[in-house]
Amino acid sequence: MAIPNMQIPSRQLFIDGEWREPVKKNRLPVINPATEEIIGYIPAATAEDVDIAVKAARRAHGRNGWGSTTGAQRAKFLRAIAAKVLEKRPELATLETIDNGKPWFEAASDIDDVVACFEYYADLAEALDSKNKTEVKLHLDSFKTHVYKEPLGVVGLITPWNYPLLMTTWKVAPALAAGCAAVLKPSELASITSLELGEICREVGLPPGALNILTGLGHEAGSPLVSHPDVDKIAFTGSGPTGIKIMTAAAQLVKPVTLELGGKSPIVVFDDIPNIDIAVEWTLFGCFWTNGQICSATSRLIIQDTIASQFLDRLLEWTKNIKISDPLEEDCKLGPVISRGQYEKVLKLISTAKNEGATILYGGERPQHLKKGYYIQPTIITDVDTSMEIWKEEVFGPVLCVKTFKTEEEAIELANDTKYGLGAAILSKDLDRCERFTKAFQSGIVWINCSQPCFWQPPWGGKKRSGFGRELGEWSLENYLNIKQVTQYVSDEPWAFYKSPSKL
Ligand SMILES: NC(=O)C1=CN([C@@H]2O[C@H](COP(=O)(O)OP(=O)(O)OC[C@H]3O[C@@H](n4cnc5c(N)ncnc54)[C@H](O)[C@@H]3O)[C@@H](O)[C@H]2O)C=CC1
Ligand SMILES: NCCCC(=O)O
Ligand code: NA
Repeated sequence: MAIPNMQIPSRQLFIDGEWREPVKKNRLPVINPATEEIIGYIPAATAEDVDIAVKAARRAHGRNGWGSTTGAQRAKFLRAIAAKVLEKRPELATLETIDNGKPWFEAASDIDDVVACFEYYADLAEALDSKNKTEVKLHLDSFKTHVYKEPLGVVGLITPWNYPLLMTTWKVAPALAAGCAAVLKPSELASITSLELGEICREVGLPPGALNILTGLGHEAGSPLVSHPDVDKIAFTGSGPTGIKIMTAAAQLVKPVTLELGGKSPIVVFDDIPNIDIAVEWTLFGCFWTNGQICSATSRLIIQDTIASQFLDRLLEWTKNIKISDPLEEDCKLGPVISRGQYEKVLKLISTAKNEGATILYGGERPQHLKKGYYIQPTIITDVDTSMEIWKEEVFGPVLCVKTFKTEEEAIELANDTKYGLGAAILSKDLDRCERFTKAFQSGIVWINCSQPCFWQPPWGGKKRSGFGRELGEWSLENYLNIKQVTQYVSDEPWAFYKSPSKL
C-alpha cells in the first residue's frame, strides 16, 4: 500500500471538546527521529491549563453527565472512535512513524490494535450495565446488601512515547468505558497521534470534557495533573524514576495510582528447541521490535551452554539480515530510537558494558549507511557478568545481553536476577519444564515458545520495580471503577441495641 506523505497538523490543547491555546502560549518542537529535523510544534500545557482541563472533566463527569450515561450509550461513542481511527489508519500510521521513528508497518499494526481496543472496551462498557449492581448474600434476613460498580470520577492518564497512540488507548478506552472523565498527558517526545485522537473525539461528538488532552513537559503539565486535588486517580506508564515521583506526589493526597514501569526481562533458551531458526527469530523479535523500545523486552538472553555457540552464530546471521532504514521505507525492520537523549543513553550503556569487560559481539554503533537520525545497530553483548550495569539496567534500545547456563536451577536464578518483574520467556520443547519456569518466573507476564505477543484481552503488568496494577482485559476496567457497598435494613422490628426510654 502507498504510504501517505503527511504534514504535522497544527493543534492546540484539547479541552472541553474544543482546541484551546495554552494560557502561557508555549509550544514545543516535534522532531522526526529519522532525520533529526523539526517537523512541527505542539502546545505546551502548564498548571493553569491543567486546572482548566480538570474543571472541564469534573463538569463532564458531574450529575447527568458522562458519568451518568449507561454503558450502552458510552459504547456507541467508543465504536464511533474505533471506526474513525480505522478510516484514518494510513495517515495515523505515517504521523506515528515520523514522530516516533517506528517502521510504518509496525505503526499501522499499532493502529489496528487501537481500533480493536476501543471496540473491545465498547463491548465491556455495554456488559457493565447488567453487572454494575449485584446482590451479596448475607447470613441475616434483616439486611439486604448490593455492590455497585460506578465510575471512579476524574482520572489523570500519563503515557510514554514507545507506542504513542496505543499506550494512550490502553488508558483512554477503559477509562471512558467505565464512565470516567479523563485528562490525558502524552509524552512530549511523541504526542502527535494522541492529539489526533482529540480531533477524532470532536468529530464523533464525544461529550465535551469527557476526554481532555494536554501535551507538554512532564514537570510542567504531568506533575500538576498528579497533584491536582480534583483528580481522583493517576494511571502512568513510563520510567521507574518518574513512577516514583508520581507515586510520591499522589501519596500526599492519598490518590490511587497504577504504575506500568520498565523491565529487564529474560528469555531462557534450552538445547531441546525443535527448530533453531524459530527460536532465534523470537529472540530477535523479543528485543529488537519497536526499535528495541519495549518495556517488556526480553533483553537478557539466557542460553543453555550446550547450544550457545551454534545459537549465537545463527543469531548473528539473522541480526545482520535486519533491514535498518528510514522507517517510512518498505520492509524496514529497525528504525531510530526516539530522541538524541535516548540515543546517547543507549550508546553510553553500551560503552560502559565494554569498559566493564563485556564483549560487543555485534553492533554497538551507528549504522555506517545512516549519517543522520538516532539509529543504533542491533547490538549483542556477551561475556556479561551479573555485576555489570548492562545486565541490571533497562536500556530501552536494541541491545541484547547474553549469559549461558548449565542447569535449570541456574537458569531460574539468572532469569530472576533483576529488580524488575515484568515479562519472562522460555523456549523449550519440554512443556513440563515450561510449566516449572512459568511458576518460577518472578513476573506478571510469561511467554512460552515466543516473546512479546500482546493481546488486549489478557492482563498486562508486572511486579517488583516494574510497578503494580494491571491494564487491558477486564482488569483495566476495574482500574476506573469505584466499588460501592449499599446495605439496607429491611426488617420492621426495632434495632433494639439501646434500652428504649419510657413509652411516649
Ligand atoms: N516502561 C515503559 O513503557 C517506558 C519506559 N521508559 C523508560 O524511561 C526512560 C526515560 O524516558 P522518558 O520518556 O523520559 O520517560 P518518563 O517516564 O520520564 O516519561 C513518561 C511520561 O511521564 C511524563 N512525566 C515525566 N516526568 C513527570 C512528572 N514528574 N510528573 C508527571 N509526569 C511526568 C512524561 O512527560 C511522559 O508523558 C527511557 O529511557 C526508558 O528507559 C520510557 C518510556 C516507556
Ligand atoms: N507490546 C506492548 C508493550 C507495552 C510497553 O512497552 O509499554
Ligand atoms: Na518525535
